[in-house]
Amino acid sequence: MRITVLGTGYLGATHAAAMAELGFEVLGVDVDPVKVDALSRGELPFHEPGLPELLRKHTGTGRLRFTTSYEQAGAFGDVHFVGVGTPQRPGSQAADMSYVEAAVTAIAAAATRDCVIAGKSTVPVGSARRLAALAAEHARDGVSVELVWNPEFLREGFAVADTLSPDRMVLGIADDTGGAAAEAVLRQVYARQLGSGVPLIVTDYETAELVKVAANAFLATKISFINALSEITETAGGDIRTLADAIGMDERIGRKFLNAGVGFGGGCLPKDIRALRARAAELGVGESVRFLAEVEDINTRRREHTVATVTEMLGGSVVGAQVAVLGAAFKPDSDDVRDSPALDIAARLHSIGAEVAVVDPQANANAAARYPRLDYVESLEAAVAGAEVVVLLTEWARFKAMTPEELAPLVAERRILDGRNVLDPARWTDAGWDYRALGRRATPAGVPEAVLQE
Ligand SMILES: NC(=O)C1=CN([C@@H]2O[C@H](COP(=O)(O)OP(=O)(O)OC[C@H]3O[C@@H](n4cnc5c(N)ncnc54)[C@H](O)[C@@H]3O)[C@@H](O)[C@H]2O)C=CC1
Ligand SMILES: O=C(O)[C@H]1O[C@H](OP(=O)(O)OP(=O)(O)OC[C@H]2O[C@@H](n3ccc(=O)[nH]c3=O)[C@H](O)[C@@H]2O)[C@H](O)[C@@H](O)[C@@H]1O
Repeated sequence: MRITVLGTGYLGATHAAAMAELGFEVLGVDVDPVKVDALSRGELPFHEPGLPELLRKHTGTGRLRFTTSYEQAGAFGDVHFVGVGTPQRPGSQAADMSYVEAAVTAIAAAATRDCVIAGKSTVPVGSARRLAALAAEHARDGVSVELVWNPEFLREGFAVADTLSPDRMVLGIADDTGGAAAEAVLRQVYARQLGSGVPLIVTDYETAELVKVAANAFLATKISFINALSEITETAGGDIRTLADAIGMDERIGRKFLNAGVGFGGGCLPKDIRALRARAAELGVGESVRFLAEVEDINTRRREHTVATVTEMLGGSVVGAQVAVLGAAFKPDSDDVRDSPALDIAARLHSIGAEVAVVDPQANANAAARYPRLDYVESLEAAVAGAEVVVLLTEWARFKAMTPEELAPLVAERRILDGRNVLDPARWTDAGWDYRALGRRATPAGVPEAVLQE
């Protein structure tokens, strides 16, 4: 069985390498020749732990190749995975389906052998049924092209492990005999995962599409829930981390995705909740997910509140102040700055007059491409040199490990805002810092928390 992966970004490049690891011959297809050239040389054009090794291994053996040619892909593949982007449509909340439509049309028209198209991109409910008709319309005479929907749940930073050992797999199939045949093909592709006990949920197209966006909407809601509570603990007193630990011990709630801080970002959660709202409105059931507007409002308020807290720490104005921003990626172990809270906060601070030095272990280049006017530096030490306030926004291991003693001789003022609740408040406060965190009441410098609680 030979596999193609259409679109070789974060999702597609990972999927292609993982399929090669499973033993298949794989052809990755992208419209971006620069990306294709890099991948063909075994060079990953983005940061993802563990993926460079897998890419080099399989481009080395020749089992994994890349091309821009749909003609080649159509002659090659028995299964074509679609992993092209579905970004937010400019000027709208809805997903831009033009890349998926182009990929499905092109591969259906190019296929010279019977094949299955397996959609992995995140799409609005109703897309698969439409795309199946589009594929049938463009398929050559005598060539059978079946479409299944097989959403992807990987997280950046854990992409390889999530692809090879997912919590579950979901397969949406057509409600005819073609659907059952395509299911059998996908069961072959995923034989190793299924053999090791990964559950496979086989369902209709609509459920499969909705499982994906529902999962992301739920995760976003969970984050905004704890962040809403953090607005209360900041005012009333209390510690959001302890609160999260305590409610998280209830198995029905669970501790994961209850880390309060500057909120969620990335190429998926924000756009997916907007696209779900847009699709629900199109279907005339916009009310059903109206709460997602609030989920997003809470998320935006965290960014505004972070800027306000920095301003307050600086005595009411950031104009001309040296601010060290630690982190630009939307989360650690990624170089992705799409809708990154860290970068957005850095840009907001700069726009109101702060002198912002940003450091990120992997995302400086992507961040500079987006906001060239910020000052990007290569080390934590360079970022905090002369800083009047240090703002930790992405919880990279290096930033979590830093100590007040290490930073004190470098900064101009001992002020720190822990935007991810990853530092030990007592340690920084005891060392004489003005330590603030999102979701914990401010503790005046030098006064241990324990004293305040008495
Ligand atoms: N990034 C992630 O962690 C995950 C992403 N997804 C979904 O997967 C999809 C892709 O996301 P990313 O990989 O992050 O996007 P990306 O922007 O990194 O990659 C998309 C790739 O598709 C290529 N492309 C565009 N049109 C094409 C065409 N007609 N034929 C071939 N290639 C084409 C682009 O050049 C680009 O390399 C989105 O729907 C996203 O919501 C789902 C789960 C995880
Ligand atoms: O559809 C997608 O693309 C993917 O989106 C998310 O994965 P990802 O965007 O890689 O990152 P997450 O780990 O989910 O984090 C998203 C954002 O939420 C933030 N977050 C996460 C957890 C938490 O407790 N608090 C919190 O603020 C992170 O800092 C980050 O900005 C989902 O977790 C994946 O299952 C999904 O496949």
